[in-house]
Amino acid sequence: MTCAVAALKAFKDQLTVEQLTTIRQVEVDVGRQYQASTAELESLRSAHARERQDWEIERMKLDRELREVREDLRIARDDLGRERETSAALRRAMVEQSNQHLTLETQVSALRAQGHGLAEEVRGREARVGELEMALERERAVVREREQELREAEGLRRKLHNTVMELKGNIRVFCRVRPVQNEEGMAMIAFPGKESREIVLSQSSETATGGSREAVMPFSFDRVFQPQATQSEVFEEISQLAQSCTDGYNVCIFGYGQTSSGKTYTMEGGASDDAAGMIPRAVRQIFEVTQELKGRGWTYRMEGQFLEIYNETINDLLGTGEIDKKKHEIKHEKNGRTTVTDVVILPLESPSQVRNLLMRAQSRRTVHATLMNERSSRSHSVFTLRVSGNNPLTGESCDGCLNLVDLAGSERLATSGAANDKERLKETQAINKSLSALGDVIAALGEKSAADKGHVPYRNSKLTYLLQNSLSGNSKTLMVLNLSPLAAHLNESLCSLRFATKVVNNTQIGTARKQQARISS
Ligand SMILES: Nc1ncnc2c1ncn2[C@@H]1O[C@H](COP(=O)(O)OP(=O)(O)OP(=O)(O)O)[C@@H](O)[C@H]1O
Repeated sequence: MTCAVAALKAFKDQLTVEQLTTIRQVEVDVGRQYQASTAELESLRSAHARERQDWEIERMKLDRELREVREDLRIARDDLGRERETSAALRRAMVEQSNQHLTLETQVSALRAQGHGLAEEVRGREARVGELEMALERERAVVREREQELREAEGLRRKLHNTVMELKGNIRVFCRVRPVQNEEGMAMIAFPGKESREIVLSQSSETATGGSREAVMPFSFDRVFQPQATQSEVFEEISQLAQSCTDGYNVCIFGYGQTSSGKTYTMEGGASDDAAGMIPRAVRQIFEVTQELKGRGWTYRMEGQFLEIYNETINDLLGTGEIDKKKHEIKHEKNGRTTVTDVVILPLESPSQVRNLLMRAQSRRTVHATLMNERSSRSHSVFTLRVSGNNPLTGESCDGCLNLVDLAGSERLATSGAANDKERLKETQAINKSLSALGDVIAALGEKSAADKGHVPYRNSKLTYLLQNSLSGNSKTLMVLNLSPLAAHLNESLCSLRFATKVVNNTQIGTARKQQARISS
């Protein structure tokens, strides 16, 4: 600026007044212009400052906005990131879902195919079931036919069995010789013949002239069992009688013989299965048969009683009352049943119950045996198993009774040593009386033909009166004659053999009549 002013002063010195005036004028104008420009510049400057301030404000605002935008952008980015993640996850899920969908669709189609297959199979099976039902119905008809045939066959079997029994004789006598047990002096006993029906006793005696004479006494029975015969061999012969009982017949099995001849062993037996006697075996068989017949429409009810007859007094071996004190009466009902008042009758559902019953009776007898000297061998015991059955399918019913009687020892008065003992004398007389009454009844029954129903002395003893219905026309009787193998007992054995021969000789207890009734439907 200072240079310009100097230049201008130099230029002024050279110029005319006019020029100077003009110049001054110009200078004023320039000054004015300068001032104007300066003013303008100032105004421009202040405008510029204002603009700059505005701009600064604007910039700061923009900066703030920019920051906000950036923050928004960051948030948006974050959101976007998350959204992206979500979207990726969703996409993955979608992929997974669609994969699953595809799998499910495949499975659905497979299941549908399987379903079709199964429906087809069900139709096939339904058809098969239909065929099987028809076949089953045909089989059922066959079974019904067979069952009917079986029932008819069962009826026929009963008839045939009874015919066989009648042919064998409704009274039979078996003879059984017990083995020796650490005893001395064997009797001479022989068992000739192959049929096991003969027994021969031999006895040597001195003649008046001092020589020796041998008496040979042969006897024959329905069956003779040698000492080695087992319980099961004896029962084999008896089992048919147990069968008759389930067919509705009354059966009596007597064990006869002197004391220690083996009656109790034969009837009750020992503890082991092999040693089991006729009572447990018969009972077991009856249970088995009734069980078997269930399949052919039969139902059975069984009950047992166990009595003792001592000195013509009845005692209940299953009861609890004082022995020999309680009075029991025998009653014969019109339907052929015999009942005894005030005695315990136990319903029997299994052979084991019968075993317990026998043990109960045994223990009651044993208690009294200690008081009364071998009481069991001095009294009769009568085990009665009543079997009542009915068959609603055939309308049949039956009522049979199995009496298993262990008789008192049959020894004679002199042998028993009773002559000097009042009590023993009374016992022995009672035993002899009842045993001979039994022999008389059987003999009387044998003599009576169907047309001549004369008097049978049942009332002569408690035993025969009690067994009246099981000894009369509709019964089957077996006497097992037990013999001791000892020489010392030979005379007693001979007495027993003679008694049994008397019973057996031509005795026939009528024709067994089954106690049967038709159930009216
Ligand atoms: N067949 C046999 N096998 C083996 N032992 C037997 C046989 N028979 C009898 N006994 C035995 O002989 C003995 C006498 O038998 P048991 O007691 O049965 O005779 P019992 O005639 O009943 O006598 P009691 O009249 O005195 O009661 C017993 O020890 C018994 O076990």
